[in-house]
Amino acid sequence: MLDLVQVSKLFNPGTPDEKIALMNIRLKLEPGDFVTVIGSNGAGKSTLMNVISGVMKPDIGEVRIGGQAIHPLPEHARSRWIGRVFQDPMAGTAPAMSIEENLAMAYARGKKRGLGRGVNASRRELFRARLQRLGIGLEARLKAKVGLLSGGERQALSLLMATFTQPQILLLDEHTAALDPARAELITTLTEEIVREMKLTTLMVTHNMEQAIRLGNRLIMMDKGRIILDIPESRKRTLTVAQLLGEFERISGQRLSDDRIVLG
Ligand SMILES: Nc1ncnc2c1ncn2[C@@H]1O[C@H](COP(=O)(O)OP(=O)(O)OP(=O)(O)O)[C@@H](O)[C@H]1O
Repeated sequence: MLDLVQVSKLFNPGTPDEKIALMNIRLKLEPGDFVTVIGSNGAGKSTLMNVISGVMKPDIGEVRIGGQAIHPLPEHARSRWIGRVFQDPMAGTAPAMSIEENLAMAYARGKKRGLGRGVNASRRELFRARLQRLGIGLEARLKAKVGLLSGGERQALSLLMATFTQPQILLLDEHTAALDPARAELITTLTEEIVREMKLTTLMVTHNMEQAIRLGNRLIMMDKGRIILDIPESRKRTLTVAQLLGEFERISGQRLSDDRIVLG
């Protein structure tokens, strides 16, 4: 489904400031894979998400979705295949617009211009039904400005918008990190439900080690632009946080330095 073939990305190449963000990344996700991504600070996790979504292009290598090379395409052209939720609840939604207007944008994504951008009665019913499944009462607030919602409510709406048209790939970029524990748990539960129901192929960056082990069917660990460990579901089921951190030390020769780490 998603295929990264020898993807590399350097910042400031040839200068004293040269940073290896991604080095020779090979990563293949099968349809329905839910992969959690952890790593030290500056390991390349955000850059990985950025080269997949098209925020930046790899220096070398290919990004393919369903066999089609998408790395030459700009971000907006990839958005029909890729949904993304960011850490910042402000990032995924338009605050000055209402909930239903935001959903109309998500609905129109990937459709031809002029098709489907408005809100009519049948679409409003669809939006209401989808919001109801979040279970936090947003279906009663269709006309509320999104800027007035709490961080957790906005993140739930961002998740719904990112998945509204069943993307081929869902990218979750520390999307619970800015929330308090109760709201983070709510968004995590909604994520699990949506990913399972829609069978979405998902990559999720997290600093929460317990969550990285518990969620999904595969875990990858990054360090200095490389994937240093790729743990399948069978091993993940019995893995502990202490073992995971031990593995990092064994392979990289140092302790995991992640200033936002949550052990669980
Ligand atoms: N726009 C940029 N310009 C220069 N260097 C960058 C840029 N973006 C990232 N880097 C560098 O590339 C490397 C990878 O950064 P990236 O943000 O992908 O790591 P990360 O794993 O997401 O880190 P963190 O967990 O700290 O957010 C780092 O050395 C970083 O300093």
